[in-house]
Amino acid sequence: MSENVVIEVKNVKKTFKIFADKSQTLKGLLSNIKRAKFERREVIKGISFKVRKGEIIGLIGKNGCGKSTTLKMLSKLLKPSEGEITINGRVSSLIELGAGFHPDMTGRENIYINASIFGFSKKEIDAKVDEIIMFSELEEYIDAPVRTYSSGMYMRLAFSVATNIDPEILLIDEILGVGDASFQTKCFNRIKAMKEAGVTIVIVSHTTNQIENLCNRAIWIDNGLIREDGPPRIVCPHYLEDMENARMLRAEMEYRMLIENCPDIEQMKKENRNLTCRDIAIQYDPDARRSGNGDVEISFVEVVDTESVAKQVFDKGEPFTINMSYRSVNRGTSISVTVGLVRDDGVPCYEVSTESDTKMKFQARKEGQIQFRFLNNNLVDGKYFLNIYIYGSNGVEYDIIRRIIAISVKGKEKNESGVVSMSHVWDVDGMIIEK
Ligand SMILES: Nc1ncnc2c1ncn2[C@@H]1O[C@H](COP(=O)(O)OP(=O)(O)OP(=O)(O)O)[C@@H](O)[C@H]1O
Repeated sequence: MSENVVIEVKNVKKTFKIFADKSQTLKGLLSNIKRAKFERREVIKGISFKVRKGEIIGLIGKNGCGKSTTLKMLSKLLKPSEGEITINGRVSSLIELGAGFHPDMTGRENIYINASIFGFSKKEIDAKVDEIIMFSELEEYIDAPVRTYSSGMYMRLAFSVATNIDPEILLIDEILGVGDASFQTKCFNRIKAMKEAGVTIVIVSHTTNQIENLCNRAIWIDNGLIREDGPPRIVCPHYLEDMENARMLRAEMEYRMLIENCPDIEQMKKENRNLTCRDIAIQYDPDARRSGNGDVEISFVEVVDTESVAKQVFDKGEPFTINMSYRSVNRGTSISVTVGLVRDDGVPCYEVSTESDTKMKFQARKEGQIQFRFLNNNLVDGKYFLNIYIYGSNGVEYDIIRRIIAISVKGKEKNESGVVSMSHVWDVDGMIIEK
């Protein structure tokens, strides 16, 4: 292993035994082991990478892809089934909450035990213990047994010990997600300081922002293999795009199931039932909200493409139409209809009403139809929600429906961010790029 390389993972595989019958009793479990009722599952299928001194690596990937297993093998909590891992340096790890602490001993005693395992003498620990306790903010509880600690307190102590014992390599599993916001900031700053000091760090996190902020390299594990290894600003967007594609596939499937189970609106109208968001939309979002006095109400909503096919996922630039039906208790009620789009994080993207376009209200029939067509769909890739409001004179709210249907926009290339697409031209030293 070259001098600069502190971790070398060579063709590593990990297979777990999965027992078919998850017996709740020890007897059941033992008899299963005896009868060898298990299958082998290869979780890590052959990965290789080298980590150089001072690198901050983020391991990313969807749930169950093998990130924690990889980290546990680096920390020697697990042994690879095949392949080789070489570590050159003192490793401190924050992997399993609880691993490494003795429950019946006090926080202070655990600090001494942990630090001594790491090779510190009593005198050296005496010099560090106050700093460890202060960072953990557990002064009041430090002489109580750690079994009485909450998981947040446990984490504070574990983090404080692991980062105060001068490790050369630090392994962290999702630890920055635990604890309150101010402690998280403290942890984040401590890790940044360790990064400055040249400590090699491997972090597992689902928060790609965290990985982009902290790490100089991201390794994306997918189905037990390394899918991509490179700068976080390149790997993280690829990973997020892959997740978004998977989400859209699921959304399409869920939508098909919804259509199959679509309620019979005509029958419900006859029964004069109070229609919920779910009842009125053939594609509705579970977070949809509805209010208003109901004197005029939407009785049906769908989003369709140019072929009148109801769907939820549209290509970038593909126009879409919103078909709505309404009914009114009284014929001739003055109404104004608003259609709006918000991004999934709540950013308002567009809103327009019949009244803002025509400067007048229109008279509702007892039952009627409204169609709204977006001729230019300039939304950039992302998930959006449809809002529909029916107002009357003096701002009376007849039907206010928020986030009724989710619409995803998907482009072939992910070259833009923001809300709307804007045609543009680059001129770079005479080279013209038109988009
Ligand atoms: N001790 C074990 N015995 C059997 N299967 C295990 C064991 N540990 C992990 N697994 C399985 O290995 C797979 C990978 O688990 P791992 O915890 O490494 O995933 P992960 O990528 O860290 O997931 P998450 O993001 O949900 O934490 C999962 O299917 C998990 O159920």
